[in-house]
Amino acid sequence: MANNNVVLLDFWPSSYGMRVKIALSEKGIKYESKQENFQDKSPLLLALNPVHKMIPVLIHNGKPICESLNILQYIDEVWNHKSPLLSSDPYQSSQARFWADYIDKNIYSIGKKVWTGKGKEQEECKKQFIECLKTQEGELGEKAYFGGEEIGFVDVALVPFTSWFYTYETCGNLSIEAECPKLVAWARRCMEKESVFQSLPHPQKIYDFALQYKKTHGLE
Ligand SMILES: N[C@@H](CCC(=O)N[C@@H](CS)C(=O)NCC(=O)O)C(=O)O
Repeated sequence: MANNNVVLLDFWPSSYGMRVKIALSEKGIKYESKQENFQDKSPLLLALNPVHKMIPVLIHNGKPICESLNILQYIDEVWNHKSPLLSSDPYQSSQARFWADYIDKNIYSIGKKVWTGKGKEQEECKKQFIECLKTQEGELGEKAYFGGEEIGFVDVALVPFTSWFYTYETCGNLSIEAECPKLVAWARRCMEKESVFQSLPHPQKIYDFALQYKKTHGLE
């Protein structure tokens, strides 16, 4: 097993940061978490992610790894002794990466417009958002997890966004459970895992953060 000095540059409401915390927890890796302030980013963040200047950044024995999905793959390769996230079968692995990419291209950006948007634009985004979730639900099918019997790459990529479901629902006046009951049941199953439960903030805390964000950004 790799020699470990592991630090995570993070910001607690970030679904991308949560992904990394779940993966580290699944692998049983201890780490130090450092919270960033986006109004005054730390010299460490700026030095280690000079391209995007974003969290999460994983620092493993002094070396930075950026971009959450890239970090998940790195964690899976370095700590391959337990809880594999990606299948060793190239085809299965390519499918998981496809879905994680789908999540990255859709859920965050459309979801943000659901909780910050207004009027017609918000209504349009609500429809698109539910469509995306239904597409995900179709991919889940009758499986317990996207990874099959155990949580895998796609589960870890998607489940952090469920801590924002209450915010999408309350700000967007919609019911995700009514539209996507199987996806919500999957989210509950994931929450029974210690790695997920410990890594996701309480939905009310996310909602309070979102309201404050809207206030400070003039989005009320
Ligand atoms: N594609 C990136 C997205 C990361 C991202 O959007 N991070 C946000 C927090 S959720 C950030 O650091 N924002 C800082 C900023 O916008 O200045 C990943 O997967 O890691």
